[in-house]
Amino acid sequence: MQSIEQISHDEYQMTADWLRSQTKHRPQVAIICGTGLGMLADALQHQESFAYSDIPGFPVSTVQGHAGRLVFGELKGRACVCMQGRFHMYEGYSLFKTTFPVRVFKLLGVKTLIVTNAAGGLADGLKTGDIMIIKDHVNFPGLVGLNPLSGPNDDKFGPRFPPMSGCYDKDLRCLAMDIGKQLGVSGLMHEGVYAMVGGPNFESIAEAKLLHRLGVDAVGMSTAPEVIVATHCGLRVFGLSLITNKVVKSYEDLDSANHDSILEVGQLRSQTVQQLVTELVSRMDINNTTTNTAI
Ligand SMILES: O=P(O)(O)O[C@@H]1C[C@H](O)[C@@H](CO)O1
Ligand SMILES: Nc1nc2[nH]cnc2c(=O)[nH]1
Repeated sequence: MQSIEQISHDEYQMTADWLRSQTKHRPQVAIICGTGLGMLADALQHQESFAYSDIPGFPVSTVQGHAGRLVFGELKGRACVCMQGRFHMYEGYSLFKTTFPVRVFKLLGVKTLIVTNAAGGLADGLKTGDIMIIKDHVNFPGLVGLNPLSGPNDDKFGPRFPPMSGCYDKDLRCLAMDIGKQLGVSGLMHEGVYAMVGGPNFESIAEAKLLHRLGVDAVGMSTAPEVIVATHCGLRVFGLSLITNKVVKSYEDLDSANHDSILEVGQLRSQTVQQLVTELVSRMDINNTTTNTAI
């Protein structure tokens, strides 16, 4: 079990107040960059950035491919804040710490959270370099009690028992697929189910087979806790996985996953993911809060 060293409302508020005092940007959209996808922040105009180590209360990034900077700016005139680097449970952080920025974003006035990640493809139709719009998730740590909402509920953020059906906004998913067509990349685009496992090791073959049989399309080591916390506090959520590798599911396959090639695939698809996210932000109905319609 994780230790229930919860973060108080005042601590989130203190960080939000500090950021407000340091920047004039008032973001409506927050973007979390997955492994190798930090270039999403490069598209922001009128940038102002802060090293995580300078932000009171923020954890620091320890993983290669996560720069550890919070970047404020605009995408096509829309105010955004972008995490160039996220926090993972396997780094030794509690789930309260890994999701800390999400509640800070809520207090900053953010309405929509965009989460991105690098993931291994399990579904037969997914190839390395494909983009999977997340339709739903399986939060494996949560199924055994590791949940960022454990402990006393903070009613100021949301209810004790929040529903997770429909936590990936349907309108935003449809819009992203339309944008993919218009950008001429619909051949890369899919919708599917993401599963979070604890990591940091990649899957054994037996684990990969199990996940595949359970109906998981892509597997990674993040995202679900951020989405749970965002949904709990009423943020609208959009998520995408860049399929950076095929998960090895056969004892005859001599391939194996490695972090360096995952970073390379991020680099390869950086422009496409950047265009997709920029168009999504510029075309989304900014005042629409979560629709929470089931899939
Ligand atoms: O932060 P994300 O989920 O994109 O990172 C994935 C999972 C591991 O942190 C890393 C493995 O290369 O990529
Ligand atoms: N668990 C897991 N995380 C990943 N992140 C990127 N690729 C993978 C993978 O194959 N497995």
